[in-house]
Amino acid sequence: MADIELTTPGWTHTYSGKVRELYASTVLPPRVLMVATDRVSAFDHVLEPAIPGKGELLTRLSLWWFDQLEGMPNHLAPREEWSSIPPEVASRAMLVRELTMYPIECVVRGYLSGSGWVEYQESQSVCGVPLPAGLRDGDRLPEPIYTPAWKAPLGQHDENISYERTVELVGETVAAALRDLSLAIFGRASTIAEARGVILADTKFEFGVDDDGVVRLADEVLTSDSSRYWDAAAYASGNRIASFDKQIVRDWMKANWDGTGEPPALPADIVERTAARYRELIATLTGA
Ligand SMILES: N#Cc1c(N)ncnc1-c1cnn(Cc2cccc(F)c2)c1
Repeated sequence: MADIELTTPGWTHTYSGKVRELYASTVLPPRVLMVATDRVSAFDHVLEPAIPGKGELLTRLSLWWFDQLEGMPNHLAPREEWSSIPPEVASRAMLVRELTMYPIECVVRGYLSGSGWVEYQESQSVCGVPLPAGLRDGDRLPEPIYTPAWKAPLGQHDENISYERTVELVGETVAAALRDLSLAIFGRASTIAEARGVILADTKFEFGVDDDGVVRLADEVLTSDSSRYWDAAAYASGNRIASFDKQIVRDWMKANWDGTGEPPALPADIVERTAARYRELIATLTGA
């Protein structure tokens, strides 16, 4: 796509995700530019129209969380290099170290919802993790659970896998590290979010390893695209649908699309309500 290339020289487009673009530096040491767009996806489709400001808002949220998670090695390039980020995307881009990425989506769930609720009703378990009987949709789990998925190649679906399968994929030491780091980060992030009146219901992390063998937290982190966030006050009063993530879009799609053919365009009020929820989440969490 011609408009994908950056006008600033020194960057080669390498990968298009549903809502993000990846570029490789042709001049800096191994660096990767992750650019978030305003595109929104749901049910495996990129929807129209875009959500104004989404890319910038989610980039700001990722960067804030990376700062909150001090002590956890991450893939951000040293800030002194960030002046090399092309001005045309600077507000919605992260300059990162090039890592060898692990093919694992490290999903952590603190609450029962979404596909987890569907699976629980059928098997009283989620991704093979047994849970107590009697849980209801939206209930907090007795403790957060790690439910990894295999990162499928472009265009294929990620596949829920057992912890034992992750051991086969990346070895026992790394598999244990990914699990333990994911649960530890989730615990810290949940505490930080709840202190600001926000429930972190679930999220997914990605990790990679650098040339020195350091395992680093990568990709975007704890954004509305990679996480479910709920309003804690609304949840406490029994309103279990006051979400800060893409639930507004998901609910509208479920009510207005049968899942066949191309999805309908989102109405202006859904676009604006979604943009407002993103802005509200970032303001609530970061204070900015
Ligand atoms: N994070 C990270 C990362 C890194 N630090 N080094 C090398 N590769 C990656 C990397 C590879 N795929 N993705 C996901 C992805 C896909 C599409 C667009 C995106 F912005 C992001 C990330």
